[in-house]
Amino acid sequence: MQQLHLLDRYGWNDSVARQFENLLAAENEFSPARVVRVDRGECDVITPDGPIRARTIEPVCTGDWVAVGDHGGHPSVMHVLDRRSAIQRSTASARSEAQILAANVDTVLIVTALDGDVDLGRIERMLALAWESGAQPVVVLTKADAAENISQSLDDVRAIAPGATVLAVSSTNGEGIDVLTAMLDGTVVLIGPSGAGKSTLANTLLGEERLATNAVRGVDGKGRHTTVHRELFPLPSGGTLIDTPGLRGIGLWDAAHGISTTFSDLEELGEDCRFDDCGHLHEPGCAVLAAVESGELAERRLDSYRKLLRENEWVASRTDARLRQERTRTVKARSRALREVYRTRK
Ligand SMILES: Nc1nc2c(ncn2[C@@H]2O[C@H](COP(=O)(O)OP(=O)(O)OP(=O)(O)O)[C@@H](O)[C@H]2O)c(=O)[nH]1
Ligand SMILES: [Zn+2]
Repeated sequence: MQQLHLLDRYGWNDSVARQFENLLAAENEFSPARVVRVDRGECDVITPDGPIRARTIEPVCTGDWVAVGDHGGHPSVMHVLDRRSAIQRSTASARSEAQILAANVDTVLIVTALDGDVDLGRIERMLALAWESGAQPVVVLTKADAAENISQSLDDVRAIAPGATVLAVSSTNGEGIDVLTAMLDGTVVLIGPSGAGKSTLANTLLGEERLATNAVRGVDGKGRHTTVHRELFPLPSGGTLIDTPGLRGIGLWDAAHGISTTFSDLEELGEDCRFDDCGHLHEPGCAVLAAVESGELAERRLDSYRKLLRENEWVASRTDARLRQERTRTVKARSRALREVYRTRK
């Protein structure tokens, strides 16, 4: 087996090695690699021998584990390993499609700034997306140095993030950075609105590493002066970090399970509703409405839950329609091809 020291720093571990085992045994010309950046039709991958640029035939995304081989004289991605987890959102385009922001992610840092109003609904949306991905969410409240009332914000956010750690940090004065660093494990991705402080936090967490990475990139002559876009870097404390650009909107994509986990407190209350299929709207004996009435559950949270469920159902219905359409198209094409066969046989 090739030297894998370099890949170690990019998340190589026993479970990845096992996934590659059969593939590499069967195709000894293939090299294992991790995708660190994706462009149109090409991507940057790290191989045991260093970074290379490879052509992509099937779509890949940052964080993917791939096998690279030669295809018509060009290094190319020949195989993409099954994704252990994937951060997906729906695209804004009219065609309903899922966009994968990052693959094989262990921890999602949901970044929100404390220097203004904390938008709880947006955090809930990002939590649903994160839980759905299969990764563990951590809510990171940035700019703690500029916060009005940190402990109040922490309480508010903790109340809406069951199962997730919530902490406040400041890249300016270093507050909370050691606690966050200690929590980072595996592949970490930063998501959050533009201006939340993601890039600043990424630089703080990466420390000298990013400089080192940039130096590597300097060798292939590509300038590295622009903002980083969804790129994977090794973290000095171990693990890797994917920096995502600010997302104007994060549409949910097939996130029923993620919504359930995000609102597990509410769904638990719902178990006491008189009707099993209670919609928590105006049904008699609704335990959720009773909790809102008594002040145990914020009405805002119930509204947010309903809103995300509606959005999710809408996306699902659009997807089904598209899949149905595609299936019809395939069937038609197949029968056309069959007719062609029969005709030429005559
Ligand atoms: N006071 C304070 N300001 C911060 C902190 N972190 C970041 N900022 C400032 O917040 C602004 C936005 O930070 P960025 O790191 O660019 O935010 P971003 O989330 O990466 O934004 P996009 O690149 O647009 O997605 C910059 O002016 C930073 O200097 C912090 O801990 N404290
Ligand atoms: Zn109910």
